[in-house]
Amino acid sequence: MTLRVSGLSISAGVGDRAVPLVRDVSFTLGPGQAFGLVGESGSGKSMTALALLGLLPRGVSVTAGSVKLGDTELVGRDDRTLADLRGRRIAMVFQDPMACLNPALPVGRQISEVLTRHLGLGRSAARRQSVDLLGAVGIEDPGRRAGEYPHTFSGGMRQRAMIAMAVACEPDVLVADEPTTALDVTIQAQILDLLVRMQDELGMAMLLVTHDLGVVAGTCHRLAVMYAGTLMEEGRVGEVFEDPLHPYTAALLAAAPENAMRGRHPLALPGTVPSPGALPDGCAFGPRCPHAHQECRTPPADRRVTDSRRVRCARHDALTLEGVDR
Ligand SMILES: Nc1ncnc2c1ncn2[C@@H]1O[C@H](COP(=O)(O)OP(=O)(O)OP(=O)(O)O)[C@@H](O)[C@H]1O
Repeated sequence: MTLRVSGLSISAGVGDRAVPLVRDVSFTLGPGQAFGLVGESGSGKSMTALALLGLLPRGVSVTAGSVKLGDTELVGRDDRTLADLRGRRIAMVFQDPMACLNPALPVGRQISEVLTRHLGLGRSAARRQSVDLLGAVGIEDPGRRAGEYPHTFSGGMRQRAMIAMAVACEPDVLVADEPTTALDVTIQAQILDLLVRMQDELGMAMLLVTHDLGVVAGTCHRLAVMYAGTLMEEGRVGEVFEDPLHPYTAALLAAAPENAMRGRHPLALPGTVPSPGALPDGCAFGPRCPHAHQECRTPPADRRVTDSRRVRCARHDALTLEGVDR
């Protein structure tokens, strides 16, 4: 099942006071594909991810565009329809597992409830399947652990339990928002391996939201780079890493910790990410861009460069930017 996001815009507040958080975001996510959404904190990644599930915070809403899962439009659907689709056709893994796990219920019960609600399984079948799922995500002694409460699980195990709950109904799309940011490095790698294995085994599409390009390099087929609420560049992971087309992508690659370790100097970017209510005229990256020119004072169009690549930079043809080996 393909997920198509077209021209998605999201604002906080309404009317004259509305502040745009996400502007004209489009991408397509095919079955079995892992897509990384990368950018600095505050760039609008989480808002984009939450909008896909109809989970935007109060006061924040989709103002334009469409999110289609197969033939089903998700934007503008009522809460009940969205609640039915969530978990069954599109599911989410958060940075903090306690955002989904109920501290007052045994972990296995919580997974059983998802199976009963969406798949109509009876109690004992749901219980058996929840134990199988906990085993499949690498929880040892799953029969016993299913009866235990979330606080008895370590951080990594909670993340595994949340993944078990998210994939319980074999959704078409899994959205993972910074799923490993709060974990130790070794556990991070294990959880990423698990996500990739689950995605592959179940043939799900996965949207992986992260500020960490290293995470994308090891897990994703394609990526989009987000800055100040818009997508600046999109393409296959290998081609974007080796030959970035947008100066912001090149700056992120140069600043990645792996490069610092290899002795490369992170590109010093003057200034900070503009806040959504105070975007500069023209290209949002213009004030920080070492290559900015006269033409960058008008907003750049989203240009398709090849079948697999897009970029939002008026000067991309004139620039030769340095990439990194993946
Ligand atoms: N409930 C809210 N109401 C209004 N604005 C919000 C709300 N939540 C977040 N924002 C703003 O929306 C913008 C985008 O935030 P978002 O969380 O999507 O960014 P992000 O790229 O996911 O960053 P992070 O990794 O820090 O979560 C930020 O400027 C943020 O301050």
